Amino acid sequence: MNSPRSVTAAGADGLDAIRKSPSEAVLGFDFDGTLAPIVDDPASARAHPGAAPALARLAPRVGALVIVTGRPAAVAVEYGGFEGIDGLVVLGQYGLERWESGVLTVPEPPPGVAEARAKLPGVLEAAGAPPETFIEDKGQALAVHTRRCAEPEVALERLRGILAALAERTGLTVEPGRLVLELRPHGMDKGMALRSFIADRGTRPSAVLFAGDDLGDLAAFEAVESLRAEGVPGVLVCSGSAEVTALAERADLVVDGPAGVVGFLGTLLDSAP
Ligand SMILES: O=P(O)(O)OC[C@H]1O[C@H](O[C@H]2O[C@H](CO)[C@@H](O)[C@H](O)[C@H]2O)[C@H](O)[C@@H](O)[C@@H]1O
Repeated sequence: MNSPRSVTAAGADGLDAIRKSPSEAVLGFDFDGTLAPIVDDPASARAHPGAAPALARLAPRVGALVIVTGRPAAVAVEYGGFEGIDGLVVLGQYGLERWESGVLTVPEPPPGVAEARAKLPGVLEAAGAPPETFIEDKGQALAVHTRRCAEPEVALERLRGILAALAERTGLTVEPGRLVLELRPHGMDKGMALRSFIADRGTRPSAVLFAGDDLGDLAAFEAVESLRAEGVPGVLVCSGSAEVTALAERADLVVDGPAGVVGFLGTLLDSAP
């Protein structure tokens, strides 16, 4: 893993731009694996104890702080301890839901979610999924977790085809992640969520940063890369893990998991005016 001080030239430009003009910068973060350490039970996940204080210190100094997560927005707010952070926006379910200043906007899920919910237990049984396979019902989406199985990767691979077929039958899409396959609605991803969040602000940011750890964060990385191509300095931060390497290959800097992200946030504006 890179040391936190090993930064690409583009990333160094992005960091300079954030420090020169923090009040116009947009900083985006994933939740699980980036701000919250990975644990076996999704309901037990909580943000690193330094995450909310670090975000609260940054919030009044930057243009915007946004969490873009696969979690329902309200769950990320609760598990993150983000309730009192003024100005923080949480885009949940890959951008379908929005939480801001205590106000939550949640759309109706498409009918395919109810159909998949009804069929999923039978599909898992027919596939011979180990009993430790766990369904997390997120309202807009259903996540099938294998982390608690004796051979989690093997269990996940065995389910890939059958869940893809169920997604097709129910008009949903499969979102792969860390020992999880989610059945969720089409038409939104973290890149689209980040781009439309920035567009809705109505001003061109001085710089954009996104920090993530998992495959679902690649779309947000692509959004930052496309903003860079349009002349907006950008920083891609990978919360490194042995489970996923695809982000480290694309990132400007790699830090050591959520503790590394929190440490990085603590020094991000050190030399800012
Ligand atoms: O976009 P994120 O904030 O990273 O959310 C992605 C999914 O994260 C959660 O699952 C992951 O974290 C769990 C708790 O540490 C872990 O047990 C699981 O193996 C990971 O895949 C969450 O449960 C999902 O709903 C999120 O979509």
